[in-house]
Amino acid sequence: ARQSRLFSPTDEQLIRPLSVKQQNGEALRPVTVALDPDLFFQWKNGKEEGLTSDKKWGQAIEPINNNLDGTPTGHLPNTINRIMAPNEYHLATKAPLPRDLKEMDPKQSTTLNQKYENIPSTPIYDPPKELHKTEQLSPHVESLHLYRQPFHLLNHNKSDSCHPQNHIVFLKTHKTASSTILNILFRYGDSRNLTFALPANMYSQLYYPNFFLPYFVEGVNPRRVTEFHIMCNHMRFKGLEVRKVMPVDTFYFSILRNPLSMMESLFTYYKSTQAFHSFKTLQDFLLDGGQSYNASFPSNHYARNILTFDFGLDNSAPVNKSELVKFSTSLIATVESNFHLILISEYFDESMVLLKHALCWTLEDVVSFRLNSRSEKSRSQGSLCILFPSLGTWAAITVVQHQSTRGVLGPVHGLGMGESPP
Ligand SMILES: Nc1ncnc2c1ncn2[C@@H]1O[C@H](COP(=O)(O)OS(=O)(=O)O)[C@@H](OP(=O)(O)O)[C@H]1O
Repeated sequence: ARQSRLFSPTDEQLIRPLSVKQQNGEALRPVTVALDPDLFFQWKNGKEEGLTSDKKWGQAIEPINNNLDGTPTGHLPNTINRIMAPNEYHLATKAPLPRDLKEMDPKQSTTLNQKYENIPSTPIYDPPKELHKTEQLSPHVESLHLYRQPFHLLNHNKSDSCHPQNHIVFLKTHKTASSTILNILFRYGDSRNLTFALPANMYSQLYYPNFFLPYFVEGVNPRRVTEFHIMCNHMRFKGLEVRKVMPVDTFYFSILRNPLSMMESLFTYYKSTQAFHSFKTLQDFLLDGGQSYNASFPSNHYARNILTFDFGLDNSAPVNKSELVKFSTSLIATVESNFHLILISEYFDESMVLLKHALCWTLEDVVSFRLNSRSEKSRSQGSLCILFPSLGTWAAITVVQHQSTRGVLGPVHGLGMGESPP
């Protein structure tokens, strides 16, 4: 499926919300992004509008129309109000408790929670009038205003200058060039003495594959408010919980990769997992069609729809096409309402340009070396494309997730860079 490009926005237009005039279609014309013969998204005025066959957006997994966890989404002073009710501890039974929390007297933290309940809350963020117009483009955007600030308000002020964004969550997905980005973030934060929300007990990951919880972060403590700047280690994303730790003006971004090359990378790296170990090649694994797959084995989630899993959604494949359409619609809505920017690793350089603009950083800040690369001999010699149909059956959600994001990066062509993402 080819993408039809009817407009070429500038990079300014890519990273700022459209003006009311543009939203009315006066400056930009709609673009149709053809994804899959069966899935067409309307790309209008810089925003995806949903499936043309079914204009309704699916419900996001989280109750995003409410005030989420029932607590105010104010800036740091309120964070203390929202961190770790003692009854949340049992939720992550699989992860060993960080030391501090094991030692915490539950009675004491209950008292603390009662105490914090009396702290006056900051009003929920009130979107400026102009943005209400944007909400008409896709209904779920409305809920977005409840808990994260629109992109342009993060670092652009009225005089059109910008200041560097220092509150950042990077959802580190697997085998997507995420270590290269991690390195960029570490270097940026380190040189500016920023505080990282690192995994407790010197773990390398935020207790992945458990769903993220605030106490997975070193230094999170209901008795003390820490201003975290950057969270970027592997986690299974749960927006509701991440937002308890990070300031309200945090910029959320992540990265995806072509599902086939990502699958080959996963297959090589996680060869010892039960799902992969009896197969000699990725082709053998995909042709098996999941007959020998058992989701209950530890680490087998790496073998199926890992991107969907990392974003905190259900990675088991929907059984039929209409379920897939419903699920993918809801998946895209969830990703879009939690993240300001999704990058694509095949377009790494272009992605870095977008990131640089979005964060108001310098070019030097986003310069990197390629990290975590496989040896040439572990790469398939021929084209992987012949495996696409079997991958589409096995990991349909990831394929849809990646295809839909091609639409997001589609306007990069307006910057005069590169060809259509593979
Ligand atoms: N700059 C850039 N552009 C494109 N691709 C890149 C880049 N940097 C790293 N890579 C490739 O990303 C793969 C490693 O991904 P991760 O670092 O996310 O892996 S991990 O999950 O943290 O282990 C790994 O892919 P494979 O080599 O196919 O395994 C890297 O080669």
